[in-house]
Parts: sequence; C-alpha cells; structure tokens
Amino acid sequence: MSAQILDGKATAAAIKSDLTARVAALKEQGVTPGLGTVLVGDDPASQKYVAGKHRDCAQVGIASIQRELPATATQEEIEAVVRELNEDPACTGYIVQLPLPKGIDENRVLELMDPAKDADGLHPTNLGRLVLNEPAPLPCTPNGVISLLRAHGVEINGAEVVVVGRGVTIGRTMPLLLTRRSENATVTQCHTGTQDLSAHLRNADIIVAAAGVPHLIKAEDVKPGAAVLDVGVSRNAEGKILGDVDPDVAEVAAWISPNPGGVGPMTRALLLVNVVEAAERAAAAL
Ligand SMILES: Nc1nc(=O)c2c([nH]1)NC[C@@H]1CN(c3ccc(C(=O)N[C@@H](CCC(=O)O)C(=O)O)cc3)C=[N+]21
Repeated sequence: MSAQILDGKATAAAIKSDLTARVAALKEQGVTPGLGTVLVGDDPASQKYVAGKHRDCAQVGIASIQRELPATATQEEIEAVVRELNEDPACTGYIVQLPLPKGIDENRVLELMDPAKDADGLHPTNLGRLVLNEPAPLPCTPNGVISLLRAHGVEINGAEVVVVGRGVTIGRTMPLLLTRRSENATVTQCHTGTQDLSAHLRNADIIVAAAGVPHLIKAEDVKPGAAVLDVGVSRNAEGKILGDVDPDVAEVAAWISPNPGGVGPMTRALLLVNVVEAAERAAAAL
C-alpha cells in the first residue's frame, strides 16, 4: 500500500483561483490589495521563499511591495521600514521574513507592526486574539495544514493529533487552531524534551512534523492509516530539501504531504488569504 498524496500544489492553486475573483471584485470597489515583504540579509532560501510569495501575488492580482535590507542592517533601520509600511496605504498587509539576522530583536520588530496589516498572524495582538477565540489573521502554516487536510477529506473532528516541534510559526500555534471547536481535535505537543516520542506518534491519527530534524518520523512509529504532514525543511549539502518524514512512511500512512509540494505552497496561499481578507475588511469600512 502506498499513501495518498496531500497535494499542496493543487490545493493552493484552487485557493488562488478563488482569490483571483475576490481581488478583481475589490479592485472594482477601488481597493487594490498590496503585500509587502521585508527581507533582511542574503540567505538564499529566504530569498527564494520571498520570490515565491511575489510570484503568487502576480498570479492573483495582488500588488507587490518589496523591501530589502543588507545583513548588516541595524534594529533601527529595520524598524524604520516597518513604520513606513504601517503608514503606506498601498500596503494592505505585509510580512517580515524570519529569521532576522543575529543580534536583531525579532519580537520587538513584530510588535511594531500594525496588527491590522499583519499577514502572518504572528503579531502578539493577533496571537492573543487567537487564544481568546476572537477573529484574527491566522498563522499561515498551521492554517495551511488544516486547509490541506480538509481539501482531502481527512477527518479532524475527534482525531488524535501529535504536533512535533515548538517553534512559533507552527509548533506553538498549530495546537491553538486544532483545538478550536470548529476543528475539535485532541492534540499532544511533542518537542525535544519529550521522553518517548515514538509512544505518542504510534497513537496519532494525524502527525504534524515540524521539528526540522531530517527523517525524524520513521515508518515503525506511524499508525497504519494515519495522515502525516511533513512541515520540516532541512537541506543536504546539495541544497535538496529533506523533510522530517522518512520516505518509508508512505508505505504505512494513508495520507502523506510531499515536501516540497505539500505544506510550503499552502503556507503561501494562506498568506494571500490573509492579505485579501484584510483588504476586504478595509473595503467594507470605506
Ligand atoms: N515571517 C515569515 N513568515 C513565513 O511564512 C516564513 C518565514 N517568515 N520564514 C521562513 C518560513 C518558511 N516558509 C516557507 C514558505 C513556502 C515554502 C515553499 O513554498 N516551498 C516549496 C519549495 C521551495 C523550494 O524548493 O525551496 C514547496 O514546499 O513546494 C517553504 C517555506 C515560510 N516561512
């Protein structure tokens, strides 16, 4: 048996096609959504991700606003760009690409963003709203994981989900989304301090692997019929992506997200959703 593919590329394409119509409607009302990106430094992976985001924007008709700073940029210089985007009416949503160079206080930068323009859903106000069950832009990667499962009819309601990892962009936010009444999953969060990861994994109907440890999840740890989402991105010496999920898992799982081609494109699609929704709110307030 071989697992069915949770096709992030195709699902993201369907989301983008829906957004294209909504962007066209916004433009008729005189509102053009614009996504800003702040990229600091010259990490090739970050450059590639940001380029992908602007390619997506072009596809759906969202304007692109790109700000690039050298790796030597100071805290004050980065914060000046954030203030500028907060004030720029053409920028309806933006992201600060993480990680920022060593020595920069990331949280201070994030906190300075206008929460109404936070396309990543990572501003403290928006994370707080998520905890309080108030409407807020949702973190893109966890939201992409849920959309990907729903698009393929994987049952989330009542599922035992194991999230591996405790980073802010996925690990710590994924359980918040999964335990909403609308998802209704039971979540176990595992991390480097977990004593017996295998014991937790074997019990999981859905595994969200976001540890950043190549091939951490092995076939013998996966319950037959489980859905396994590979969120981890490591690279080998040749720059090839190595996910958190061992390829043998495909023989045991019922569903598997490829990497690349799984959660990555979904993250980008849900970013655009946040931008369009923010622009729709702005248009409704006109
Ligand atoms: N403020 C902020 N927001 C983010 O959302 C954010 C971030 N910082 N920092 C880094 C991570 C990583 N991330 C990815 C997005 C898309 C792909 C993606 O589309 N990947 C393609 C392949 C790309 C390739 O081949 O390298 C795929 O999976 O098919 C990957 C990774 C967003 N992140």
